[in-house]
Order: sequence, then structure tokens, then C-alpha cells
Amino acid sequence: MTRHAKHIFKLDPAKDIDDSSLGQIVKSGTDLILVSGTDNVTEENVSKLLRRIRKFDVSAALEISHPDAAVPGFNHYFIPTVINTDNVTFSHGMLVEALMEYHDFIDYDSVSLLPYIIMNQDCKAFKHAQCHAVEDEEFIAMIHMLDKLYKMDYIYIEYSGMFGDRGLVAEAYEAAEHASIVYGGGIVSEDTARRMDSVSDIMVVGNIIYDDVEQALETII
Ligand SMILES: CC(C)=CCC/C(C)=C/CC/C(C)=C/CC/C(C)=C/CC/C(C)=C/CC/C(C)=C/CC/C(C)=C/COP(=O)(O)OP(=O)(O)O
Ligand SMILES: O=P(O)(O)OC[C@@H](O)CO
Ligand SMILES: [Mg+2]
Repeated sequence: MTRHAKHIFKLDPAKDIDDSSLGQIVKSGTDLILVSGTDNVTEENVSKLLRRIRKFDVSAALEISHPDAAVPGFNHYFIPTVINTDNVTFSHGMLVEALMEYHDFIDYDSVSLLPYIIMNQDCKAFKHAQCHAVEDEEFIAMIHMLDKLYKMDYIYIEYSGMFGDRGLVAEAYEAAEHASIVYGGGIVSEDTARRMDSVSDIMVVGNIIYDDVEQALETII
């Protein structure tokens, strides 16, 4: 039997989606609905989207991009930590500050750290998190560090908005012994999904949901 990477649809609470399209996405058979975005993510728009998702019987996770938008009621929480940032605020600074305030209230079993290596220099997240461009050698060293030393459960290779370098993603997939390789960026069709399917453990599909929902559904292979 062919092994497939797991599939995630990433819904951005700052973007509009009509009820019919949301229903199609949520009932699509994807492995997880992940709520996440870089900017304009608020408690209000996250809560509103969660209420709409909860009309369906599916698991939903929240990627907490801002402490103020950590809405309760999700099945799981992911906290991003950006590895190729030049500003510790985005690797652990915000997190340490949040833990000083919220540690007593957190159910750590429902929270996972999600380390990001952001590769697309033109994407919003790259600029927002003050990232530096990563050469191939540094990239693979980061994979080894996260996988074998930090023993992370996940490593997110983020090409948000563009289809990534498949050869490089394949190298990371082969190098990782422990971590699941999460790939995101430019998966917009069955063909692009198939190309990353064999070199990642988990594929994330985002923007195409908002551009063409039928195309988005084709990424489930
Ligand atoms: C309920 C509960 C479990 C509470 C826990 C409380 C707690 C511990 C909260 C901590 C929260 C915390 C500290 C959050 C901050 C974590 C952090 C370092 C965030 C980095 C800030 C940030 C937004 C960086 C941007 C890069 C990034 C990793 C974004 C994630 C999403 C992403 C990459 C989206 C892709 O971009 P997109 O928005 O789709 O771009 P387009 O619109 O162009 O498509
Ligand atoms: O929006 P796209 O390009 O599908 O990328 C998905 C996800 O990796 C964004 O964080
Ligand atoms: Mg997006």
C-alpha cells in the first residue's frame, strides 16, 4: 500500500470564507483543520471561525501566532518558534513572556511546539519574523539540530505562497530520524500535492482555499 503524507487545511481567521466553501473544506476528509495566520489574527476572528467549524464534527487545532488570540476550545494548540529569525522575540522571546503569565493555566499535553524554517523570502511571515535567508548547508544543519538534539516532534519547512525546492525538502526528509517533516507552500493542485507527498510526512495547504476551493480539494490525494 502506498504511504501518503498527512494532509492539513490551514484556515486564516483574517480571511473571508463563505459557509458553503467552509463546509466543503471541513468535510473534505483532510486529517486536520489548522487555524492560523500571520497578521490581523484576533480573539474575535479566531472565536468566530471556531464557532463555525464546530458546527461540523471535526478536530481543529490553533496555531497561536499572538498570545491575545489563544482562544480555548480547540482540540490541540501549536506554538510557532521561528528558527531562522535574527530576533529572539520570534524564536522564544514571546513564548517566555507568555509563560510567565499563563504557565499555571496551560494543559501542556494539548500543546506542541512547531519550529519553522521559513524559506520564501517574499512571504509575509519571513518579513514579520525578521528572518534571514538560509543556505542549503545551514538548512540541513538546522534539520539535524531540531531532529537529533532538540528532538522536536515536528519541523515545519515553510515556503508560504510558493512551491518549494523539492530536492532540499527531500534531503530534510531523509535526514530527519525523529521529527515529522511538515511541508507548506504552493500546494495548489493534485500534481503539486503528489510532488511533495513522497518527501514529507505532513502537507499543509493554505492560500488556494481562498483562491479556488475546488482546486484546494484536489490536493487531498
Ligand atoms: C490556550 C493555550 C494553549 C494557551 C497557551 C498560552 C500561550 C503559551 C501562549 C503563547 C503564545 C505565543 C507566545 C505565541 C507567539 C509565538 C510566536 C513566537 C509567534 C511568532 C509570531 C509570528 C506571527 C511570526 C510569524 C511567522 C509565523 C510562524 C506565522 C505562523 C503562520 C504562518 C506562517 C502563516 C503563513 O502566512 P499567511 O498569514 O498565510 O500569509 P498570507 O496571508 O500571505 O498567505
Ligand atoms: O498558503 P500556502 O502557500 O498553501 O502555504 C501553506 C502554509 O504553509 C502557509 O503557512
Ligand atoms: Mg496564507
